[in-house]
Amino acid sequence: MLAPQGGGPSQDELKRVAAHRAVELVRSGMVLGLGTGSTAVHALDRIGALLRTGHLRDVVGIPTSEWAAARAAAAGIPLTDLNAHPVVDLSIDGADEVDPALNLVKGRGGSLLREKMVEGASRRFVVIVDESKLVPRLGASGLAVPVEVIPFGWSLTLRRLRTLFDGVPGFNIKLRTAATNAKASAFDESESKSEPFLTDNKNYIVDLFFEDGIHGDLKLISDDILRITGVIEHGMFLGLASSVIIARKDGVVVVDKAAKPTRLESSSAFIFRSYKLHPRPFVILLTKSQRPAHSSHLISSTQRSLRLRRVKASMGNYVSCTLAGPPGGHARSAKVILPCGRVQRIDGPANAAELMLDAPGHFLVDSRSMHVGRRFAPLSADEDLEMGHVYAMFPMKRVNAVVAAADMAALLMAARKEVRRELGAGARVLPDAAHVSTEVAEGYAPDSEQNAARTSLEEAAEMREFRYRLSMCRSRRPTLETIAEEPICSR
Ligand SMILES: O=C(CO)[C@H](O)[C@H](O)COP(=O)(O)O
Repeated sequence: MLAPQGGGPSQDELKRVAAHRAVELVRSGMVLGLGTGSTAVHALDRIGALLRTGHLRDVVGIPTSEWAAARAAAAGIPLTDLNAHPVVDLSIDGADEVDPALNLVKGRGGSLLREKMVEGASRRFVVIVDESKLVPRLGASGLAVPVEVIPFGWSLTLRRLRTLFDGVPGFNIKLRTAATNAKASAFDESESKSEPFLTDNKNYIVDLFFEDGIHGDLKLISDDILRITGVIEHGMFLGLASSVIIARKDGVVVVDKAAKPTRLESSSAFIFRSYKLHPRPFVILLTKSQRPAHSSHLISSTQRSLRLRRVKASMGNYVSCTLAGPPGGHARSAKVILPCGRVQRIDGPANAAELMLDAPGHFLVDSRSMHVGRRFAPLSADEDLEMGHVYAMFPMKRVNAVVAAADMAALLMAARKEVRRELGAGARVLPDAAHVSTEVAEGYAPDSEQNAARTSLEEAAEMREFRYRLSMCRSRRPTLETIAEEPICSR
């Protein structure tokens, strides 16, 4: 293994490193999706070389563009198509942007439609990028998010797309010319022309530009774009990537979509003392050292005044109070309740993106913002964690969901478990999370109309999921291959 020398590897070297790492996943006999671009070309060349030396046999490739077809043929890779092979074993391709949830923007080279077809038909889609492609949210690089449209009536389609993003600050939209395509993609060497750029499918590309990236629910935005007659496809690849191989100057990082955050350190010790944590008198941490009389008085009066629904509605604060540390104290860390229920302490400055990269497919929320019956308020990727706050991670599929009582119970259980871990069995957190969660699982009187729609069955399922996550957390067996790091080496 060789460390990078001098100024470190060039961007093209990083692309090659990522590509070669991806090609290690290719096996003889596979049907491959062959990507397009200045990164993917390294994979094509490498596959060709391995075929020539006999290290790989019987591989066939489906090119994602005419350009890829030509480059693959030159590299000696036998070609086929989706009609002959509707299921692809492995696709390897570059991307223009990768967000913390492994959503992509592709198509600055103009091949997004075929890319999406081939990569969408793949059992595994491995994305290869250098670190410059990582963004906190799609569109945030300020470069184009492309939409392929039919040439007929293209200006009407463009107007409709413009209307869709009306009022979005800094939004811009342009028909792509051949000249801009050549400029935007490192691999398009065609001469500059002012005519519209024509895709391999003889369509046009309309480019969307977002000054601050795309805010909001990407799935809904995708649906809105695709509903416009005249739009064929767009370059947001949502949930399609299985893994992303990122070549950084200090090494290669492989992020798996289904990864559990195994790289996160386990939480370090928290010091808790007895104090009243909140103006309302029913969340109290009691240590062994507290006087029993005092404790029992507090507990009984607390329990008498405890009304479960109110607790559920504001339990985010309690979770926060339980883990955050003494009120008025100088908070030096933030805490994050991980998807497995463990609590991680963050001692220095960090933003949501850094944590989300470690737990792909999850979003981060400040526990204080959580109220049963209200929607989650996810942190945007570039938002900084505030010291003293307690955050929780939830799977991306819940990003538009309403916070359920089971979510609160799960967080409180995690918080309670952490406290007990630190202080031993003498520490108690009220309300008792186990008690709350049992009621939740057995059926919970809804606080709001939205919540009314949720069945107790769903809530019970959530509790089961959480228990499962906890049990996974307890398991010492690694469940997934996830983030592997190694120094850059020349292969
Ligand atoms: O989507 C693509 C082409 O349509 C490319 O994968 C994307 O533009 C990345 O290209 P490069 O590897 O040259 O940066």
